[in-house]
Amino acid sequence: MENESNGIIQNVVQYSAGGTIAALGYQMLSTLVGDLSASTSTLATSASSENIDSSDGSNNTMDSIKTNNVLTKSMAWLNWGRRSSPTQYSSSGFDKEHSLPLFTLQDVTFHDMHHDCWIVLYDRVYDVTSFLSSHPGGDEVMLEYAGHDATLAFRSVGHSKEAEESLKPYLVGILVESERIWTRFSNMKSDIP
Ligand code: HEM
Repeated sequence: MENESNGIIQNVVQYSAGGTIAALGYQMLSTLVGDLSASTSTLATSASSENIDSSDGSNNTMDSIKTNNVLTKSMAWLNWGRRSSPTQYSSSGFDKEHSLPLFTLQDVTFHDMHHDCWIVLYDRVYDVTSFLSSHPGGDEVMLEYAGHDATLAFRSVGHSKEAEESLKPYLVGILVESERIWTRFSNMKSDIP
C-alpha cells in the first residue's frame, strides 16, 4: 500500500513538473509569436498609413518598410557584419604608376550606401561620399551606382570638362588589371578624361 501511494505521488510530481515545463515552453513561444505578430502589424500599419499620407503621390511603402520594422533592424546588424570587412585596405596590391591601392569590383560593392559611397569611373575607384550632397545632378542618380561601375551613366549625361576635372580629389584606387575595360586596350585610352 505504501509502495502504491509512493508511486502515485511520484507520478503526480512528474506530471506537474512536466506540466510546468510545458507551460513555460508555451509561454516563451507565445511571447515570441506575440512579438512577431506585433511587429508585423506595426509594419502593415506604418506602411499603409505612409502610403495614404504621401502628399507627392509616390509609393513610400518600401521606404517605410526599410525604416520602421524589426526585420530591417536585424538586417542592419547583418550588414554591420558585412561592412566590417576591411575593404578600405586593399588585399589586391598597389598600383605603382598612380601610387594608389588596387581594388576589385567586389571590394567596391561593399561601399554602396549614402554614408559610404564608392563608384568606378574609367577603371578608377572614387570615394564620392562627401560629394553626394553637392553633386549638381543630385545624390539620387549617383546613389543608383553606389558600389558599382558608373562610367556609362557618367558618359551618357555628357558631363563637362569641369565635371571630369572635379573627379580628381575623390580618387582612392585603381581597378585590378583583369577587371579593367577602358585602360586595358590602347585604342580606348584616348576616350578617357
Ligand atoms: C564623381 C562623379 C561625378 C561628378 C564629379 C559629377 C559632376 C557633375 C557636375 C559638375 C555636373 C554639372 C554639369 C556639368 O558640369 O557637366 C553634373 C551634373 C549631372 N550629373 Fe554628375 N557627376 C558625377 C557622377 C554622376 C553620375 C554617376 C551620374 C549618373 C547618372 C551623374 C548624373 C548627372 C546628372 C543627371 C546631371 C545633371 C545634368 C543637367 O542637369 O544638365 N553624375 N555632374
